[in-house]
Amino acid sequence: MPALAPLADAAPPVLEARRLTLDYVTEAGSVRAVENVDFSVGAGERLVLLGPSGCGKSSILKALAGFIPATSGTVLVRGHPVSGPGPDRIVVFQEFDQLLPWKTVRDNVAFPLRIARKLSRREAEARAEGAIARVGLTRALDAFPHALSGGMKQRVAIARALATDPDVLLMDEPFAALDALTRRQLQEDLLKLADELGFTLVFVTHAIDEAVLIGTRLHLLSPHPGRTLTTRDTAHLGLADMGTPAFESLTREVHTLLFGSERGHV
Ligand SMILES: Nc1ncnc2c1ncn2[C@@H]1O[C@H](COP(=O)(O)OP(=O)(O)OP(=O)(O)O)[C@@H](O)[C@H]1O
Repeated sequence: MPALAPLADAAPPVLEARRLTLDYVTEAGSVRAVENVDFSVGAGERLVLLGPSGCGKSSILKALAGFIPATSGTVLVRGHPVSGPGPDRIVVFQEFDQLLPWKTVRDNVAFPLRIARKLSRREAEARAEGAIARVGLTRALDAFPHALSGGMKQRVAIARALATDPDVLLMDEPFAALDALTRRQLQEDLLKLADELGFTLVFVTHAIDEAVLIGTRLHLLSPHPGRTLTTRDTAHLGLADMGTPAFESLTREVHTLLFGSERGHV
C-alpha cells in the first residue's frame, strides 16, 4: 500500500488570516477594529465577511490587501506572510471613481497589466479586450469612465481585476451603490465568471441575501470590534435557490445570529 503523504506537505490555503487583530491609531488614542479573527480560503472558494456596520469588514479586507498592517496575528498568501500590497491580490471597491478618468475603458484595464505584469502595449491591450468582453462591455472599449453608468464602471473594475489573473480577488461591497436590478445582474455575472474562471474570492457585504448568494462560506462577525461569531457553509445555495425555503431559512438564521431578530438585511 502506498504511504500517505505527510500533512506538512499539503499545499497551504490560498489565503489565511491567523488571529488577526487590527487597531487604528488616532489622535484620541487607539481604536480596536478587529480582534483575533481566523479564517482560511482554499482555491476557488468564495468567503463572505458579513456583519453589522463598523464591525471591521473593510479593515479585514484592507489587511488582506496589504494596505494596513496587522497589530498582531498574520495574513498569509499561499503560506507566505503579507507585508504590503501585491499583484497577487486585487481589490474591487464600492466607489464608482476607482477608474482613471483620463483613460478609456481599454486603457483602464490594460494599464495595470503593463505596470504589474510588465506586458507590452499590444499584449496588454489584447488581454484587456478579452477581459472586457467577459464582462459584456466590448461596445464601450473606447469610452471614457464619465460616459459609463455605475454598473458599467463596476464591470470595468471587475474586468481590470480579472485581467491581471490575481491569486485572490478582494471585493469591498462592490455592488452596494447600484440599483436593485443592476445589482442582481452583476451578482449573476460574478457567479458566472467564478464558474468559468474558478477564482478565489473574499467578498464584503452587509446584505445577507447577497452573502448567501455569492459565498461558498459565510464568516459572521460580531459588532465592533469585530470578532468571529461563527461560520456557515453556503456552497450548496446559488441563484436557482433564491426564494426557496432552504435559502430563506438560512437568511433568517444568519439574521438571528447577527441581530437576535429576523429580517433580510443588516
Ligand atoms: N482610518 C481609520 N481611523 C480610525 N478608525 C477607523 C478607520 N477606519 C475604520 N475605523 C474604525 O474601525 C472600525 C471598523 O471599520 P470598518 O470600516 O472596517 O467597518 P465595516 O464593517 O467595513 O463598516 P461598514 O459596513 O459601515 O462599511 C469602525 O469602528 C471604524 O470607525
